[in-house]
Amino acid sequence: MKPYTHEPFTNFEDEKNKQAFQEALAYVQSQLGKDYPVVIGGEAVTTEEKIISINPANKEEIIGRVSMADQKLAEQAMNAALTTFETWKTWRPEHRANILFKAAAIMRRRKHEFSAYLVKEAGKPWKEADADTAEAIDFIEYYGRQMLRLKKGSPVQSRDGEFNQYNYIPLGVGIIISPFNFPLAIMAGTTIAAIVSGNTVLLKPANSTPVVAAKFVELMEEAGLPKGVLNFVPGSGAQIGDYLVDHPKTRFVSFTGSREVGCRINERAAKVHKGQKWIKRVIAEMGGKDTVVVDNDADLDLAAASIVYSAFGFSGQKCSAGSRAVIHQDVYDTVLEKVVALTRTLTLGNPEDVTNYMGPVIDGKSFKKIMEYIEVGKQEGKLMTGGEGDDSKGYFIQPTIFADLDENARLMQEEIFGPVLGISKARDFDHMMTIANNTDYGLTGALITNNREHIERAREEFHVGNLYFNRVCTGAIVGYQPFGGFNMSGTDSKAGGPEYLLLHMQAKTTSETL
Ligand SMILES: NC(=O)c1ccc[n+]([C@@H]2O[C@H](COP(=O)([O-])OP(=O)(O)OC[C@H]3O[C@@H](n4cnc5c(N)ncnc54)[C@H](O)[C@@H]3O)[C@@H](O)[C@H]2O)c1
Ligand SMILES: N[C@@H](CCC=O)C(=O)O
Repeated sequence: MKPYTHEPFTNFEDEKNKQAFQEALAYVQSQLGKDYPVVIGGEAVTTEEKIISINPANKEEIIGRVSMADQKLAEQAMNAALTTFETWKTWRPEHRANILFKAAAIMRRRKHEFSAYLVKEAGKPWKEADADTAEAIDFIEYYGRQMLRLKKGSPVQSRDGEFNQYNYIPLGVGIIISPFNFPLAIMAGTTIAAIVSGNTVLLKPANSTPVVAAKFVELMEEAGLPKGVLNFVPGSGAQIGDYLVDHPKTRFVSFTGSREVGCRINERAAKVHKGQKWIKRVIAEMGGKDTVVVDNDADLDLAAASIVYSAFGFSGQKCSAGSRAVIHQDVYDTVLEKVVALTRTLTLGNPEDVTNYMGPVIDGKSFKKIMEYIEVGKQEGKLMTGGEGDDSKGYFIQPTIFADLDENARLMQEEIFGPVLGISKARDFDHMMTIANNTDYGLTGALITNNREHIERAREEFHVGNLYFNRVCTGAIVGYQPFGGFNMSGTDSKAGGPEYLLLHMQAKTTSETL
């Protein structure tokens, strides 16, 4: 077994890679509009009611029609998962991991195809789509190796005449609920982690990106995953989401998404229902309001680039997005000027064209919400660039910057999840740290500085799950920068980290008198 290293990103400057990606886009184009079933116990179930998945860059293009599970099907899927758990949990961990290694190999071979689905269904520019697929491969490879490590349990002491052991066993049936913005990496990562730990799952993908999830479910079957381990239940969050979270046989919920839905799930899962024999576990990774902080001695070009790419990558639709910048008063005007100039060079358009840096936002609801925030911004600060949206063909919003915001302005406090950046001025380093920590969230942050003392102070004082120095605050790599946030950003599960699988298992102590 080769040691884990992360999947390299594709260099699209290379004509060969560019052509291969264009061929993948053409292939996916030829696959559009197909029907995808609910999958229960390995059986495909087609329903009348469908999620119609559309291309957010071209509302007229249908990516696919995905059958929706109702509560009756959700119940059947639960039963299939419960039955299969009895056998799956007895599989040797290395045999479960072998299925993952096979799955990673298949996904690597079909890398551009999966990325092309992400371009079409999520509106991801090529590089963002490629990074999403690379991260999915990383999760699969990394968690497979982590299971090989954890199968031995952890060492404990034994006294004379005693033999003690400490091992990990799976939990049961898990409900995996995933967001639209990393529709492959997070969907696959959260599913695979649960499965390789010996659990069976019901996967409910985001409603705007169910086709790429359906393709992943097909891939897992091809990799040899036994029927009933991964049950695919696309559907309404309110209908089957609540039903499954409340279900007495649900052992754990692994949710990634908004604060609002995450808190709702956490609250509902806490209630013990008739026939329930355990306290449900909840993994909830939620929103962010992440800050790039610029010190007065920083490299100002690096500062501007870090702010711009943290804010506008994938149109700001990352929980890690640097949607606010806090700049020392000594360099505020210079950095602001550089940030605005750089932002004006960003290209916006259909992400199928590799030259576009930014594509659309995900749907009409998001478009409306973001445009409303832009109106709020006009009241709260100074519009420096952008501010326009166009939803005539797809959901396009210009990269938008508001400066001179009060640190408590809504634009500096609330997650917008779009290409809108708020900027505030700080008096000194103390003030910078105060602003950086003044939201309900605590997911990512970056400090751009050349001051060693400030780096060490930020390490202690900047209260976020993922803190970066002299770089963007997005783009955590599996196995290198385990990911998860503090406060209302979630349960700090640290996806892609050495302890992540343990959240899906329970430890058992055995002690034998010799
Ligand atoms: N912290 C992280 O690691 C992380 C990663 C990615 C995205 N996010 C966050 O996700 C959000 C964007 O994603 P989104 O718009 O898909 O989030 P969302 O909360 O709207 O939806 C997430 C999932 O929850 C489902 N859902 C909705 N209502 C439900 C209910 N009542 N019961 C059960 N499930 C329900 C949705 O159908 C979807 O599958 C942002 O807030 C972003 O910051 C966080
Ligand atoms: N893990 C990703 C963010 C996931 C949330 O959207 C990053 O580090 O940028």
